[in-house]
Amino acid sequence: MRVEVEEEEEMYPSTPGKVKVERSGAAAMSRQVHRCFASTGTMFLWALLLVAMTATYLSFRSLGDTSSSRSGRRRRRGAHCSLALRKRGDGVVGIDNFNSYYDPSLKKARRALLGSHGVFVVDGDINDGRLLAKLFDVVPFTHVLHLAAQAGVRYAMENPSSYVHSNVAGLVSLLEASKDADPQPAVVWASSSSVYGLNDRVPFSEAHRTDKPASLYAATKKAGEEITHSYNHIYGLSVTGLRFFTVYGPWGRPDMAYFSFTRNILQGKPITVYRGRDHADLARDFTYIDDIVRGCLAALDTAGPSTGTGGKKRGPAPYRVFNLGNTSPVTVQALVAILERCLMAKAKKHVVEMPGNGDVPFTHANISLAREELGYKPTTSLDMGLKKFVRWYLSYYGYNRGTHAFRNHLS
Ligand SMILES: O=C(O)[C@H]1O[C@H](OP(=O)(O)OP(=O)(O)OC[C@H]2O[C@@H](n3ccc(=O)[nH]c3=O)[C@H](O)[C@@H]2O)[C@H](O)[C@@H](O)[C@H]1O
Repeated sequence: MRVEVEEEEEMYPSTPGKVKVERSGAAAMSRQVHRCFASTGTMFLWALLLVAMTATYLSFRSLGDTSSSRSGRRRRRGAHCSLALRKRGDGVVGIDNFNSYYDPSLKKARRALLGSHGVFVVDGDINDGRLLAKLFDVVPFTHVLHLAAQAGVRYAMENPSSYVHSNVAGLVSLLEASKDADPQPAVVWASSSSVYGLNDRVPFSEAHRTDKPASLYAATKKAGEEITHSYNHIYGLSVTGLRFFTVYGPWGRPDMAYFSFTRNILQGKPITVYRGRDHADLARDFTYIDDIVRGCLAALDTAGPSTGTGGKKRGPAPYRVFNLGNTSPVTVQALVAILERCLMAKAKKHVVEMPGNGDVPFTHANISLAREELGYKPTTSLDMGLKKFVRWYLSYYGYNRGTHAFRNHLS
């Protein structure tokens, strides 16, 4: 049986014991988990989205059930990881703290969607070791997909301790629970393109140096790579770190540029567009959620087993790091132009020099390693991905005005 749990971390401080899984609660959860499982329950999707908002999912899957669940129907594009896992028969338990880094109602709406697909999401914190231990007692998770984090590059200057709390302390808490578990799960977790920091060799390759982070966010992700390595080395935990490149799409994070620009353009409010000190446009290797979902599933599927039991290493276990990007950087100005086309509205652009707040001028992924070892192959252009995002946005936020025109325009 393989289990994934997703959790969203809470804002500082942690809340140990906040979620009590008493014996009866544990039994209920066990029943629920097995119900999910019996109905080929799984989730995930939000994994990516929750990366941003600090979420983690552990998923479980019965090894004996894979054939029936793997008939592999990809029903609709834009399906999230959770649905992809569910469709193929994986079972998943999520854990999310629904913090207020951004609108919790969006997080709750995601949970409702997951619930309707048989995915149980625990309201708890990955810093709560007792809760994690109880979860591992109840379900022999085979995999942990850890996407919980305090995300956002620039917010780190406002609330630095939240990054240490979630991305360092929370990660250690989860690794402690994982290494103590029997069986030990394989861990796949969200690192970040930001670890490349001031590296100016392009495209960014896993072989490049990552010792010059430009933000505290990046530094905590880099720390995570070192921390997971030590758990791999000492306890035999199988670890895969995924360096995501500016992930976007439906149900995404309102704090990100593509999302907040969309909101402001629709509301007729100005947007601030950063540019480089030499007046060069900033660029990102924007990567669509569905491509990332495929990368995550491939990472789970190819993760070798952990070798330890009960905190004791029995032999070497795999330690892997992959870039998951799109390999086509696009300037922020071009992103705005695409949104203007999709929304049929002009942005009120306020162009300013990039403040010294942790931002980097560009990102560009070399994905050869992921292509070779995960079969990862992104297929979504920014044009196409933003069209899908805008379609979702208009529908989710109930934009009725001009719906017909939008629908024709975006089809
Ligand atoms: O790959 C990652 O690892 C990270 O990706 C994402 O960071 P970024 O690439 O910085 O995305 P995002 O904020 O959308 O800014 C995009 C562009 O718009 C520019 N930008 C931004 C805001 C603004 O008001 N104006 C502006 O020009 C800005 O200068 C930038 O050039 C995740 O947020 C982060 O959590 C992490 O996952």
